[in-house]
Amino acid sequence: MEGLHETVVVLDFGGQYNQLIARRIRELHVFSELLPHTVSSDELKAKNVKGIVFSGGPKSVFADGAPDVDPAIFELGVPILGICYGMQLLAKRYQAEVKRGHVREYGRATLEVSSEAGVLFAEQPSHQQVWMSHSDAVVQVPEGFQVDAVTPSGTIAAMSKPSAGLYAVQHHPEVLHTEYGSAQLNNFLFRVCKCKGDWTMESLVNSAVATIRRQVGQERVLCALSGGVDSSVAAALVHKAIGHQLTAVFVDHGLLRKGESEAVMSTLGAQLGIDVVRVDAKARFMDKLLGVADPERKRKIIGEEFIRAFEAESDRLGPFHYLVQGTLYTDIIESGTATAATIKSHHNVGGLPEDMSFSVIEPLKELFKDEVRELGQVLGLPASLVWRQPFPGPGLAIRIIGNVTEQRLHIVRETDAILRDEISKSGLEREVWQYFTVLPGIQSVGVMGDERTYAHTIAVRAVSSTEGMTADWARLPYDVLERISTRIVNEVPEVNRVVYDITSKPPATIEWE
Ligand SMILES: Nc1ncnc2c1ncn2[C@@H]1O[C@H](COP(=O)(O)OP(=O)(O)OP(=O)(O)O)[C@@H](O)[C@H]1O
Ligand SMILES: O=c1[nH]c(=O)c2[nH+]cn([C@@H]3O[C@H](COP(=O)(O)O)[C@@H](O)[C@H]3O)c2[nH]1
Ligand SMILES: NC(=O)CC[C@H](N)C(=O)O
Ligand SMILES: [Mg+2]
Repeated sequence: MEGLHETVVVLDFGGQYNQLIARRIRELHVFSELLPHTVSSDELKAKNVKGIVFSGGPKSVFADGAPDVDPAIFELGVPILGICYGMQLLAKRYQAEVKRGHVREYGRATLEVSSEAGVLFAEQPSHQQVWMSHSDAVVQVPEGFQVDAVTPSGTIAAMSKPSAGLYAVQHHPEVLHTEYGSAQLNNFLFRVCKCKGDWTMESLVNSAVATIRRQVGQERVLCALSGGVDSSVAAALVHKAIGHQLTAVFVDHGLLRKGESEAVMSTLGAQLGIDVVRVDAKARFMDKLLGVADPERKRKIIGEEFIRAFEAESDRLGPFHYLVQGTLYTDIIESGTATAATIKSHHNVGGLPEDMSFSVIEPLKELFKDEVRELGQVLGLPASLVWRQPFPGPGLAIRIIGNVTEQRLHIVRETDAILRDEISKSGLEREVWQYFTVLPGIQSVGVMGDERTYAHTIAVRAVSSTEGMTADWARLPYDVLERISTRIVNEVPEVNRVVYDITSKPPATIEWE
């Protein structure tokens, strides 16, 4: 991939939204990737690097062991944009003072842009809303730098030294709440780094195909195919690269939705132009999950059983040297990295067993869901596949709080089918990002046909989102909610109460486990 396109690298100091910086840059048609802050200047020289961004991060620049960069990076003659921690690091490097601020700023702030400000703020209003998240601040700019913006609290919010190609902002241009964030990145890319903007989804397809061909050679490859968006796009991409060397395997682990296994087998192969092998692994998954209530244990067991099922297929139909998965960046960051906390172990990342024989190919691992959908469209996949709502690999097991049993699976499966049917009938499928039912495992008292009942509660979860990193609960119309509730209670005898989950992410997550 490197060398072919102009690249702007983002050096990672551990902030939550760092991959978003790379993503916003790609949106502006410049290839961008997130690299560890420890990358050497020689490694960067091997790429066609037009600009470098220093990201945000949780540490203080003056703390012991605060992450830093290879000093030779400053000698590359490539423009640098420091964001938050990145700005503080630039200040420290040029001997300016950074202090734990008397004013901390979290959330919305107003930027007062100086009339002398550099090109980062070109063609933008002098007062603009930005998103801040910092405790430390640059109290005096280094020699030769100018102050480009302040906030009403007197914080130095942006500085630059145009003659040296150095720019820095204390706020986060990568988040959508920063009104002119994209304009600032745009100015950095095109006015400072002089990029041409040669990055498109089509070029991503071409470079991914070339990389996969180079990596795989003549070996045979197994693709873990779920019928979902990500693995379908990954399969289409790999198939384009290596054709018949690819075998797609769909695992029916007994944790799928009503009718899903049949639907995948009858339509997916034709939609993708690939033969799909189905593995019936219900017994082995249920056996391993017996009596397991802890969400992380469930996830790890499921992650391992997937691999065992693929290994069995490799013995039967292979051998396969490589395993393709439709892993997204979200799966990786939530599973925890050297700098980010583990929120939940996604089965395909944090749930993988250590003793695995395959080498993994994950062509989408730097992308977010909406980018993958765009890629799917470019690859010509049908809209019904590209716009399918996400369904997690661990399936209904993480929508049953506590032990997974056949009877509990039956309840979530039936209630989920009713919910999907009603969302479809009301024409909301494309508007609501994801929707499902959860069995919290609590029972409550009801009265039905003048009889007392003591039965299960079902929680309905429906969210709006773009990439699953953040989400809001969907404002479903009351009449739709009413139909969902009535049908669930009338048609699923084990349930006598339906509640609606009205929490966003954060603080909750989309799934309950
Ligand atoms: N039932 C399954 N059979 C085979 N592979 C699976 C199955 N479920 C998940 N996987 C693998 O795990 C990966 C991650 O699952 P995930 O649900 O995030 O992606 P997806 O199913 O491809 O897309 P979507 O998010 O739209 O459901 C998949 O891309 C696929 O490689
Ligand atoms: O393949 C997957 N394996 C997993 O282990 C997993 N956990 C969550 N998800 C899906 O990821 C998105 C974000 O979910 P959360 O807000 O619950 O973390 C949502 O779309 C979830 O459905 C998973 N997908
Ligand atoms: N978001 C950030 O990069 C924060 C930088 C630094 N840890 C501070 O609190 O100021
Ligand atoms: Mg899925």
